[in-house]
Amino acid sequence: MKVAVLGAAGGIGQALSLLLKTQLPAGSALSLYDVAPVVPGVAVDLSHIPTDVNVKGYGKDDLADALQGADIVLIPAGVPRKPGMDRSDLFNINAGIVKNLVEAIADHCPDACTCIITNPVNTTVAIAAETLKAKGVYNKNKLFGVTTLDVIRAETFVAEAKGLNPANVHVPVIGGHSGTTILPLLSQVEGVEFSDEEVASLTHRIQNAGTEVVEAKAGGGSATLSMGQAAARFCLSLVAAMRGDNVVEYTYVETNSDDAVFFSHPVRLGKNGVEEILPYGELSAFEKQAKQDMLEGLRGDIKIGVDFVNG
Ligand SMILES: NC(=O)c1ccc[n+]([C@@H]2O[C@H](COP(=O)([O-])OP(=O)(O)OC[C@H]3O[C@@H](n4cnc5c(N)ncnc54)[C@H](O)[C@@H]3O)[C@@H](O)[C@H]2O)c1
Ligand SMILES: O=C(O)C[C@H](O)C(=O)O
Repeated sequence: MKVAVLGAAGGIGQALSLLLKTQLPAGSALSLYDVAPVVPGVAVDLSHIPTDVNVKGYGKDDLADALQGADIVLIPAGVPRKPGMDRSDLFNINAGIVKNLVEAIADHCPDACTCIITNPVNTTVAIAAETLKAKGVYNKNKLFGVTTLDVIRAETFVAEAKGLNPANVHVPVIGGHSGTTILPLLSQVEGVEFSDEEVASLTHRIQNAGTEVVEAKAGGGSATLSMGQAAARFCLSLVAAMRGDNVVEYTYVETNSDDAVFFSHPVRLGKNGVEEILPYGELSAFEKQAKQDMLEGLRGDIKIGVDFVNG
């Protein structure tokens, strides 16, 4: 199993690469690519950790080598938010970065599972899809927007509010990855009752958790450590599924539903990426309304990505 991280010298990239160095199955290869000159050093640093995962760093001219033979590519390359910005404000810089990196994936490892972390995810996943289509290698079962951070936050906040062990709390989160497009399904959390006020305030906190971190970091970036953990969880689930385990994760994928072309669903992962897109089940009246209210915005975010590639 070869996993490539593009943007590996960044805040997310380094946290994620550390977790993968310590948790990927024995015999795996970890390929770290970044345009920042520190990336070979990050690889050397990680290579001193005694696990049977081979780490190699690749600088800006070595993208082809970094990608050759990759089974999974994780993309956290790009700029993060500062206070006062929306994720969509990152589009001007990050859209081109994602397009270029995905073109290289199409050229060098077209069969890899590509996992997009770079914001705005609602849009960058559509950019990745259109880029792969233009190259004639798009497989909708192998392109994922990583929305796992919304899930782990929801689990943490619900556990905190109800005095539970977060390890035992499971919260579905559907939709997209910004503001109100993030829709936690609190009505489906097993064994827990919420008042209407709790539903409103927990939903709002989960939707604004990214901004909570951006403001707390006061200009120093956005979530990196929790995102590293979230991306590692998603990647390790994909690895386990590719090796035959039965794994379900919530992730932003192309669906055939009426909601939007891309929408986070529970997805059964398998040897070839998406094995089955599962239904997200019954919604409460609050959730139905929240979904209705956000769909137009999500569809608009996706269209911006499609238009970026197709002109
Ligand atoms: N999906 C999510 O839930 C989620 C969560 C947190 C952050 N993010 C997003 O992830 C992205 C990265 O965040 P970060 O905090 O790690 O930022 P960062 O600035 O710490 O790191 C980004 C890295 O990308 C590298 N980079 C830039 N252009 C590149 C290119 N063309 N090829 C390879 N590497 C390149 C930079 O050199 C840097 O090392 C941001 O867009 C952020 O908004 C997404
Ligand atoms: O909020 C951000 O800009 C980063 C990320 O999308 C997050 O949810 O933390």
